[in-house]
Amino acid sequence: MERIRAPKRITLISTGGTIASRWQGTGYAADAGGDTVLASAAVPDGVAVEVVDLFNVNSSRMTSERQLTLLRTVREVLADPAVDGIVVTHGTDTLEESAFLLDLHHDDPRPVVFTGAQKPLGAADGDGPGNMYDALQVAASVSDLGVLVVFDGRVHAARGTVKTQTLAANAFADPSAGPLGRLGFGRVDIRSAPQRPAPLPVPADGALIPRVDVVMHHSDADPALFEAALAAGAQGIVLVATGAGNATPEFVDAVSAAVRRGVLVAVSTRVQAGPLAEIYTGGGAVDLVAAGAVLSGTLRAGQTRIAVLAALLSDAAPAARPDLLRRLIAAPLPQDDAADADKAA
Ligand SMILES: NC(=O)C[C@H](N)C(=O)O
Repeated sequence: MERIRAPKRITLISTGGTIASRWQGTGYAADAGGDTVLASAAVPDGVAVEVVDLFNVNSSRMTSERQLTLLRTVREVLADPAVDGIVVTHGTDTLEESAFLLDLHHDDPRPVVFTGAQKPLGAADGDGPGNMYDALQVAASVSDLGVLVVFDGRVHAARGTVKTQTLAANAFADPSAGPLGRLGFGRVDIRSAPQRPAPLPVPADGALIPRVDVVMHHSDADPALFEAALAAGAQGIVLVATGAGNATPEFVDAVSAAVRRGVLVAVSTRVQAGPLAEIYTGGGAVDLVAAGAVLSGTLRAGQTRIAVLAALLSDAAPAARPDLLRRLIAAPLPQDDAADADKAA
């Protein structure tokens, strides 16, 4: 006799984005609820979906407050042991930030899978229904991979993934690494597991949200906007440097003064792929690190800002925050690479 398996229970948390967008007369904006978005897609066999309508925003309007609400909602949903996984529908513009914030705090083997769309709800050639189907399938079938981004037939770790296409369907990639896996012909094929630091405790309800700004260097930049961020009350700043993490002696002085005032400073880069590296002096990464800044590894500006925010929201003492930030940024080496590094040493 064939055994009937209980369906996998997946909760869909709907936050808006293009996957929920409709024409507003002048342009598109998120306005459909999660039930409507779900109804636009096929649901994989053996999956039962419950919907939570959390927000309905274009994700360029996402805020830290909303992201923390999303984090707490995920916790509440996972408090039910009968839930097997979560799909979050989210606008693609800031999806990488929300997904990474959740990943830094995620301490559950059950997956949280972010997805969205590049084409609006109901588009004849839309990508939302396929992405939704794939995300539900991944949420129902993987574990111990942390927070994931499923888009255009690929499964990405939240960490390191950025939006790399403004309009094309293959909107996400980690330019410094490949995807974790792929989907196709009804199968989920996971090739590797992400390296993740120990998860952070969820910030207390009502915790004050620190201001964290992003300032970009360019061939004519001076630290005026960096100083303006400090004057606006920034407790953390991400300097988006050139190359492998280089700026000017003037920026080094500004970073040094900020760090002495207790501001957490990280350095990321405008370059698409590759790690930050201490190579150059004369205002380069060597001097920025000596001034107290933390290099962002292979994380780009948006996720570096999230790591700074998470370090500031944690219960770490101010003096311990740079070390914590280094830990959040530097995912441990995959086992094979670590063994190779040992052999080379
Ligand atoms: N493709 C998208 O989802 C873009 C949209 N503007 C957003 O909410 O992020």
